Amino acid sequence: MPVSTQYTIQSGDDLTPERLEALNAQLAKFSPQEVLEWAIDNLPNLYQTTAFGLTGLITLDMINKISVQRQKDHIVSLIFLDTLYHFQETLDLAKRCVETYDVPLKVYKPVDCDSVADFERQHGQKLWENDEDAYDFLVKVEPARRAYDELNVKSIITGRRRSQKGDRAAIPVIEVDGTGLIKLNPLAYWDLQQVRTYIRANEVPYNALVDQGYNSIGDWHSTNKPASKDDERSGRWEGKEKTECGLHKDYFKMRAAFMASKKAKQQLAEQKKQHQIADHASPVLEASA
Ligand SMILES: Nc1ncnc2c1ncn2[C@@H]1O[C@H](COP(=O)(O)OS(=O)(=O)O)[C@@H](OP(=O)(O)O)[C@H]1O
Repeated sequence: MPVSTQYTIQSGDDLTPERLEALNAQLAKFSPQEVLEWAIDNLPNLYQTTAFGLTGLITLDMINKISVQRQKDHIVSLIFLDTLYHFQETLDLAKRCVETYDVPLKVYKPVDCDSVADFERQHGQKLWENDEDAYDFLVKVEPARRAYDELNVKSIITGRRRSQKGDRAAIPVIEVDGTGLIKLNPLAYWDLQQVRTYIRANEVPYNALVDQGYNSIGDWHSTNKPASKDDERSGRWEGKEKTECGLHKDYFKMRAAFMASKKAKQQLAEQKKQHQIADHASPVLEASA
């Protein structure tokens, strides 16, 4: 085993900043396969969260190989947050991955929504344009939190890499977020070229949109082909400053912003209602005066 941890990790609380630093110094020297083997043996209640991006597909393939080697069923289950606005190609790929790897997949959708029609009935059309923070909270942040609570998730694997730049430019292999959730980024040090090479060499299934020039694929309304060759995620939220969907931001801040915006919308709706009542009432008052 590549890394021996001198302490038992039962939750993120066991990973103090000092321990995290020491652990990251060790893990940074190991291959993603070795990091994954270590994580499988040492991290509590581990799941892989994936939108079936190229990076996550490699993790899926590597875990499958570890499972076969250990003569076990696929060891780490997947969590997919179905925003309802994914490309059909992504949903097809999810199905193909489950069939290919025989991996358990947990799908979480926005509360009380099974379709875009359900979502738009509750939250209106094009919420991502009208209130992008509320959109991110409803389709990603809240469903993720619900998944972690219901499945008692303590650790997750993500597909983030340093070469994706932005907030990811310095991510470590292992981190603990503000809620105590342990996040493992086994391919933190790989670049897109290494990713593509692995996918090809191992015949890993991938999104049909990749062959059309898409590198990073999220919701259809916020995904384009990369605008810059040097930035693989530059097709996401093109023309906006935004570079993250909220999943990897501070949960408590996201929730507070969502609650504040919800309250403001409720107050506005109440004010409008009061005005309408007043508008209807005045002719009657005038008539009876
Ligand atoms: N919908 C959904 N469901 C589950 N997990 C998800 C989802 N979206 C993002 N992720 C996790 O974040 C990793 C990076 O995704 P992206 O680069 O697409 O960015 S973003 O999170 O959408 O902003 C992504 O890596 P991949 O496994 O390569 O897809 C996941 O670990």
